[in-house]
Amino acid sequence: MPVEEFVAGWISGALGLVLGHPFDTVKVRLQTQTTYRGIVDCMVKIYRHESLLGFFKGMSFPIASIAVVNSVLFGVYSNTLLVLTATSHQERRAQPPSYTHIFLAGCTGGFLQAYCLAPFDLIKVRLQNQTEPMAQPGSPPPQYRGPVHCAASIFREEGYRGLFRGAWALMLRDTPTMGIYFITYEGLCRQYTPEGQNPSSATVLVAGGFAGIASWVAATPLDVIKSRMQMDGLRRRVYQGVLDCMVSSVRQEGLGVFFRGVTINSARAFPVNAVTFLSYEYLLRWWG
Ligand SMILES: CN(C)C(=N)NCCC[C@H](N)C(=O)O
Repeated sequence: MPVEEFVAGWISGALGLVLGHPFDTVKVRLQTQTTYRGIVDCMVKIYRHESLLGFFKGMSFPIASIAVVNSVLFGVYSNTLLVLTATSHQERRAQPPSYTHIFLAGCTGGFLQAYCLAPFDLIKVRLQNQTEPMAQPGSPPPQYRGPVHCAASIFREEGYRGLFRGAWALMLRDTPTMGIYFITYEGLCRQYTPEGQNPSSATVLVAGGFAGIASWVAATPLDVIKSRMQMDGLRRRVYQGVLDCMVSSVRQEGLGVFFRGVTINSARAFPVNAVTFLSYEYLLRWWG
């Protein structure tokens, strides 16, 4: 099994993650809290109340976990294509796989990465939702002192299954949308690249950026539900499951609830995924 894809997936994912984390914090707050009037209001309040550091809350764990999560996504994607089409990454420019194979490989990568991502994503969302300023003497301490304390508290209070709260919604979010992610990327690269050649850096950046936007627009409804399920159980259980969360969110806030955070998700998705795909492609060409 070729391992370069796993390593390239890890490094490229880490670069994208650091770039996108501040946007991600704003998105999570908008999806789970009703105190903000919009993106700008949320950014101003975070900056005033929590300083620049507030935007980077919950980032250490995703950085540590990206090695597993992104390498699983890209590694499983590429190795599934290898099984389905018997072509390696280098051979795929000359013998492009069908879009059905790309979609299936993307869905497989998305499904497996969601399982690895679930506990890390839960801890990230819980930490991002703590609005207390960091390290201010005299101010009330936040519920979680950091990622390890957060993981230990969830485990103690809610058991092993508590660490997988929201995992179903995450799998439902990531399985089809990772198919969309890779199809959009490949489709745009093929459209703007002469047959048999490697896509230029500009093409990779644009295709990666739009792949991020397309997948996140499709993912946002279940992303909202996932974030709410992950915050549920913090004090008391409100939702019985994914469907119940959907129904009660729509009843209380209307259909628009499914698009909460879509603008910030898209604004974040372009640079994050442009950088992710550019570094992924170049690392593989470099090692190839
Ligand atoms: C849930 N969806 C749509 C995705 N995860 N899409 C792929 C983008 C992955 C990238 N690390 C990012 O965070 O944008």
